[in-house]
Amino acid sequence: MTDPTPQPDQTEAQTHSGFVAIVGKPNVGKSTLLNSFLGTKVAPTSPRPQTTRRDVRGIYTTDTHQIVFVDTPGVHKPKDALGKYMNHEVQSALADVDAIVWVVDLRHPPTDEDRLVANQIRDLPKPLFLVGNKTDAAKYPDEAMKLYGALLEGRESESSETMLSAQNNPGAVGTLREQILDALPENPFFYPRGAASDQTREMWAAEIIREEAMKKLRDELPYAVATRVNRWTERDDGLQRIEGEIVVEKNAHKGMVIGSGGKQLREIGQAARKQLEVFLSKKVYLGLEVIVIPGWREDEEALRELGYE
Ligand SMILES: Nc1nc2c(ncn2[C@@H]2O[C@H](COP(=O)(O)OP(=O)(O)OP(=O)(O)O)[C@@H](O)[C@H]2O)c(=O)[nH]1
Repeated sequence: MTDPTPQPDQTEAQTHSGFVAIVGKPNVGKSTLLNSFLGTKVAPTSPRPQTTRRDVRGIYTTDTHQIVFVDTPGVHKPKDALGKYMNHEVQSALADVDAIVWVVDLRHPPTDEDRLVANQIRDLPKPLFLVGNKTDAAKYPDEAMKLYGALLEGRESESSETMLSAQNNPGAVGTLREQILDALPENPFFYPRGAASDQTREMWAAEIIREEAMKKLRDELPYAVATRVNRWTERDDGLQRIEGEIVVEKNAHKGMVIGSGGKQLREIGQAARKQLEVFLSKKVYLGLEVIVIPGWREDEEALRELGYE
């Protein structure tokens, strides 16, 4: 016969924990939503499409639940080695997760890219949260939401729909986060309670530098820019000395990034430094260099070297 008295370890609250992928075509607001879920800046956001090339994880922990967010790159048709890498990342992210958040942009009806995403996730037997984003800027959000919902027709597993603005709807984002917490399986926590992200600080800083570079460069360079941080030291007085590189494909691009008299590079550096200082709450010295790696997007070895392994 078993002893009916609960053992000390049986009285402890059971924890729920799991991996959640945030998927969707480029520029729909995945990074913005992730940041809003976490209430902190972990993933880079920028008005340029395809700024998220790396899996960025953000971790949200309550007393009993932990969500490990996997922020996947935009699903799109591969054009080159980097494109293939991105789609591969999406596939492997989906195979391992416990739930999926599919973000769509309600300002527009679905495109082929949205159909591509829907096809990849429709039959996956795990909870799916369809999030219609940018309600603040959408003219016909309800109609758009219906069209997106229809792309999941025939799906047999659980799914739910939410319409919100990732940018300025903390209440709705919080409610959605609760629903995701409820969908997590019983598991021990994957990360310590205090952990916010498993990016290294160098990767995080490099993404901030890239975000600022993309903002400044606008239409001049579509996405042939990578960044990395090679050195990070802390002086006794607390100053963070960070040395980074902006990697471009061609000599001609180098000049464009640097700008006349170095003006553009200075501006990129200043904007990135300000962001870093705000998030670190420390003084930052940021040294930036522009280097050329010809055709790095097509070069598997260069991609690995730049951290896209
Ligand atoms: N109006 C409006 N704009 C938003 C909202 N959420 C995100 N955006 C904007 O949409 C753009 C893209 O947002 P991101 O969060 O970088 O999008 P993403 O899906 O992560 O983009 P990729 O990294 O390219 O895949 C940015 O300019 C955001 O400011 C929203 O709720 N309303």
